[in-house]
Parts: sequence; structure tokens; C-alpha cells
Amino acid sequence: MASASVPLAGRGVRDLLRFLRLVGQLKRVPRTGWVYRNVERPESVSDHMYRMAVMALVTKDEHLNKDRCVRLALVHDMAECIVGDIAPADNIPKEEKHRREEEAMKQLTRLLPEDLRKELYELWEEYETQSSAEARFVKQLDQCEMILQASEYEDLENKPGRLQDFYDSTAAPLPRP
Ligand SMILES: Nc1nc2c(ncn2[C@H]2C[C@H](O)[C@@H](COP(=O)(O)O)O2)c(=O)[nH]1
Ligand SMILES: [Mn+2]
Repeated sequence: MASASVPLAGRGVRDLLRFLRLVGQLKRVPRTGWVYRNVERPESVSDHMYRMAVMALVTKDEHLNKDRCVRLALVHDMAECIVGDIAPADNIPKEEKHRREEEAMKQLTRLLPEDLRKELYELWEEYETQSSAEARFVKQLDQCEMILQASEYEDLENKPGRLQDFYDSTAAPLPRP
């Protein structure tokens, strides 16, 4: 929350609450990939980002700034509270997906004080442009979290292999061990 030493004025509080209510919508955005495969009670986008943040938290790699990885994980899909969860099957051109998400991040962060606006927008941009080792690692966590979730759904349904395409699409050799 905003610094206790500099309490937000009336409008600032209202805007912060608007921001938090928008972000709260992520709890109710189901992950499209599972919806399309008729998974029962599919996880939400916030469920996905939460476990990615935990995965980053338990990472041991002295070459990475772990705190930055946790922050990147928590912000990377934040735009989906406005744009929704666009899956490859939606066939939305990546330029259009980027335009929608960029506009959503501007709309979201506009509700924050300048310093926080800059911090969150730059985190999102770093992940979107994959411009750091941390961002590239978090992208791998994104894929790892998805296939871990796929395996859990297969176990829950006792249907091994039903979600094989989620594994196949991430099969490209990960550049990190
Ligand atoms: N059927 C597939 N769906 C996929 C695949 N890769 C991602 N997805 C889904 C998962 C999410 O619902 C959505 C986007 O995920 P992000 O975390 O990138 O926002 O698309 C896949 O290979 N097959
Ligand atoms: Mn994601």
C-alpha cells in the first residue's frame, strides 16, 4: 500500500481502490486454455500468477534477482483483468494482443501514484519485451506452471495424456537447465 508516511489524499485513495478492484477481477478470469478443454472448475489467472510467484520464491539461482522474479510473476498477466486471457487458439495477432494489453496496463497504472505507476508499468514492459534474464526465467516459469497444472488436471480426471498439447507446445528445449 502507499507509504504510511505520505497518506494518499481522497482521490488517491479512491483511485487505489479502483486499481485494487480491477486487479481483483483476475480472481474471476478463468484461464482460457482450460476452459476450451472443458476442464471442470478451471483455475483463474490470479491462481496461475500466485503459483508462479511461489515458484520464483523457491528458486535458487545466484545469477537471478529473485525479488525481481517474484514481482515480474505477479505483474506479467495483470492486464488480463481488463483484456481477458487470450489463448493461442483465439488466433489474435500478437501485435493486437500487445496493443490491448499495453492499453490496459496504462489504464490500470494511471490509477496509481507516479512512482508506483512507473514501477508496475516497467515490470510489465520488462516481461513483455523479455528484456532481462529475470523476465526470460519468469517466462519459463509461466510454461512450467502451465504444464504442472495440466498434469494436475490429468491426475484429477484420471485421464493421462488428455492435455498433451500443453506439454508439446512447451517442448522446445529450455535454454536453462
Ligand atoms: N491449448 C493450449 N493453451 C495454451 C497453450 N499455451 C498457453 N495456453 C493458454 C493458457 C492460458 O489460458 C493462455 C495464455 O497464457 P499466458 O500465461 O501466456 O497468458 O493460453 C498451449 O500450448 N495450448
Ligand atoms: Mn501467464
